[in-house]
Amino acid sequence: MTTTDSAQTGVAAANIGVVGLAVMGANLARNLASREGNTVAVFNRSPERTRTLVSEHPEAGFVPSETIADFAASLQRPRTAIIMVQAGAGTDAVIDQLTEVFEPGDIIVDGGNALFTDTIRREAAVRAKGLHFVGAGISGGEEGALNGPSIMPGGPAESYETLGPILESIAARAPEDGSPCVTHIGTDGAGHFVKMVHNGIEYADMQLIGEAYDLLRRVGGLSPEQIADVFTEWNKGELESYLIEITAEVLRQVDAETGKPFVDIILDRAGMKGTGTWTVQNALSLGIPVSGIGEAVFARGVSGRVEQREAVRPTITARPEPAKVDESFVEDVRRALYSSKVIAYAQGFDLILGGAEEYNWEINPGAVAKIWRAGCIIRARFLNRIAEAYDRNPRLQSLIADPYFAGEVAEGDAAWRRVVAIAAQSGVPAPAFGATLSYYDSLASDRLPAALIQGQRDFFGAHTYGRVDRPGVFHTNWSGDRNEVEQ
Ligand SMILES: NC(=O)C1=CN([C@@H]2O[C@H](COP(=O)(O)OP(=O)(O)OC[C@H]3O[C@@H](n4cnc5c(N)ncnc54)[C@H](OP(=O)(O)O)[C@@H]3O)[C@@H](O)[C@H]2O)C=CC1
Ligand SMILES: O=C(CO)[C@H](O)[C@H](O)COP(=O)(O)O
Repeated sequence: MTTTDSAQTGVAAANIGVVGLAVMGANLARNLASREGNTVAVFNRSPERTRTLVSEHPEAGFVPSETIADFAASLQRPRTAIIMVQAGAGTDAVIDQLTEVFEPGDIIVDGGNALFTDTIRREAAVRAKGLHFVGAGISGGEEGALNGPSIMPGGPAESYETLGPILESIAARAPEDGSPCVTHIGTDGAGHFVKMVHNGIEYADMQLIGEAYDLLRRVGGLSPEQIADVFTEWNKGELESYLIEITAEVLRQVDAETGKPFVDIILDRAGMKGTGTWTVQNALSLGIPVSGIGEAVFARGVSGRVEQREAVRPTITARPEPAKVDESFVEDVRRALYSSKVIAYAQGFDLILGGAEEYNWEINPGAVAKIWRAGCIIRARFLNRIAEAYDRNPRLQSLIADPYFAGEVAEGDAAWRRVVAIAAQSGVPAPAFGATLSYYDSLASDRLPAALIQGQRDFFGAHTYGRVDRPGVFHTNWSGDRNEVEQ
């Protein structure tokens, strides 16, 4: 392959194109090609990837190009191209190339994990050239890209009129009602914001599952294979989800070389590419507590600080024995996992709504829950319940203010506390279990020690405080007569 047939003949053969043919782009291109009526143009910076994809998948009928100009020439007008390249500089480079060869009215879709503020910037810059730019979060990994991901497009609503049917044709379908897992999330960066929060929730969910595994193993004394059976059982109930399902598979895996459980031969250092960190950074900027996600990001950070772990471990000699537990411990851990998971998702949805308010996006939280029911990494049965909760009350203050979730969490209350206490007694870290329970208790408390903090702030910095008994702003003259003055 040196150039496209269409470029040679001047006939634009493809109705959609994909730029970036690594894991996600190649599979998304194959997904698009498998749908009735689509002819897919493909382009990658390094032509070897394009050649490999085309030769391995002749059935897809791809229209390959080795230059961006040929790629543009191979697309019918108005052109639509989905970029699936490395977030950051790679995405900017491809957008620059496409805007050189595309024309007003053409649509550029960034399907990578872009930072939403980059998407806002890019949308404005591309719009200024008369083109449409849509930042679309895509989740589902390799398998989802191929068979049906969950797609979270932002950008102008008009673009969705053209793009929507194509995205709907390749998206996953919700098992409950067969609806496609894609919806127009909101303007400019809304889609990437929601994808960022999706990934943050993914971190929290994975960390909570990890903590449940660790407790079942170190306190419950179960083997990885027994825990795999426990997870398989849990996957038949309210915890049913992709992450629980794959956890059981990972735990059942045996290392071919050593015969040991696979989980025991993997280095315990969790990697991360950045979307979890972005979630927490933005939550901090917006003042929205996402402690479950935050602890999950920090836990990955702790795991990666190998030298520090090795320096400190020998200095901590007195370690507690694991608490004595009976068979009921497994059910307690299940309940704790479910309650903590509800809180983590509640915090994620709070952040989505906080972002919507800050950036003037009209995001429908129920619709977001619906498109996460299939295709994405956090797909789970209980997302249907979340969708129902927001359908019942779109102005819900918190997911746990919904009667269904309030009832669920209340039912697991005692078990949740036992598990967090047992983790602490046993010296098994459970930061996300603990943080989500504390958050719940904070919301449940009549009074918080924030009152004392206000007193401290006023003492050292004259930062003022409000009173419970009347409106106004007050300061106490701490260094003088200690009388109160109204500001
Ligand atoms: N992997 C996953 O499970 C998921 C990934 N994503 C996101 O999808 C996108 C693609 O992910 P993935 O398939 O894993 O690939 P990578 O993130 O590993 O990116 C590799 C691709 O980016 C291209 N690229 C990098 N820099 C440039 C550049 N300067 N100019 C042109 N092309 C460039 C590479 O081209 P070349 O071959 O020439 O090096 C290659 O096609 C990313 O934004 C990722 O965050 C989203 C959901 C899940
Ligand atoms: O986007 C995704 C799923 O939707 C990726 O799987 C996610 O980026 C993985 O993140 P990390 O490498 O930080 O664990």
